[in-house]
Amino acid sequence: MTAEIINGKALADELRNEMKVEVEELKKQGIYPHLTVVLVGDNPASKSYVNGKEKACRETGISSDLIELPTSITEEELLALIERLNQDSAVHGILVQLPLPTHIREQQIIETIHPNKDVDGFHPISIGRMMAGMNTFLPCTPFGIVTMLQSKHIPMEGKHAVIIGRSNIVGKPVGQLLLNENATVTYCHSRTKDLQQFTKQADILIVAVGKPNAIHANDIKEGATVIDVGINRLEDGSLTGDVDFESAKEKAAFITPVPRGVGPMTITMLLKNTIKAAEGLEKL
Ligand SMILES: Nc1nc2c(c(=O)[nH]1)N[C@@H](CN(C=O)c1ccc(C(=O)N[C@@H](CCC(=O)O)C(=O)O)cc1)CN2
Repeated sequence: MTAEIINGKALADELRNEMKVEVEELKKQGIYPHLTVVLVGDNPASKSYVNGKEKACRETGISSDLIELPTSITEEELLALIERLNQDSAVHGILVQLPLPTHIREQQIIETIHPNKDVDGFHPISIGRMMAGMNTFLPCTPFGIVTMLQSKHIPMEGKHAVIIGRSNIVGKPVGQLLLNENATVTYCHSRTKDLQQFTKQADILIVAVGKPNAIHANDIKEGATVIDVGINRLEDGSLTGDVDFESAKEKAAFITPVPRGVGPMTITMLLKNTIKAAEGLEKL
């Protein structure tokens, strides 16, 4: 079997074109969606992601501004900035690019963003609403993954989804979203014993470990759907995922590539959340 490749870039382009129309409609009603992105420090990967977010906003008709701050900024100063953005009615969405320098507590920052402007879906209120299956801002990468599965009509109900990785921004929430879709969910992580016994049972395997070639064809079940969330930069500058794509694609039914897989969907779902934020709380 050779897998069908789920092209995240193509799906992202399609969804962004649809969103362009939604934004035009909002503007006719006098609503101008606006995202403020906050970048602390000079991490090159973060800079590149933030540039990607600004470009995507521009192309969709969403206005955005980028507040760049030096690594030396204090937590107190960053909190004060967020409080100010919370009060600014022209700002619909606030996004603080992660990771932050170690002297700033990420959780403090996340919890200070008003839940109505939490377009990253990281605030505990957004997470609680997601867990309860309520309408809320969903974290962008997990939201993008479920949207990719839906776009290919891949059934989730009753399927065994195995998640490798338990980060707050990908592993934990993607498991919750799959549970909300009635999948049976197993979480695996660095302390899991005999990982392969779990991965081989997966109808849907989500790999978010941050290690190139962590999963090979012999770790997956014939006909599985394999979603690779890894973004690993190799010495030659190229990007690779966590899955050995060449071998895995011969065994899976569906597989996502890296690049042009989950990554572009992350930014697309941010646009969706920003539009939702601009539409207002009454829709939540
Ligand atoms: N506040 C947040 N910080 C971070 C998030 C997040 O959702 N919110 N996620 C990641 C990084 N990220 C977005 O911020 C992100 C990662 C990757 C991509 C992407 O499009 N990747 C491309 C390749 C890009 C390249 O060539 O480098 C792909 O996979 O095709 C977009 C966004 C951590 N921080």
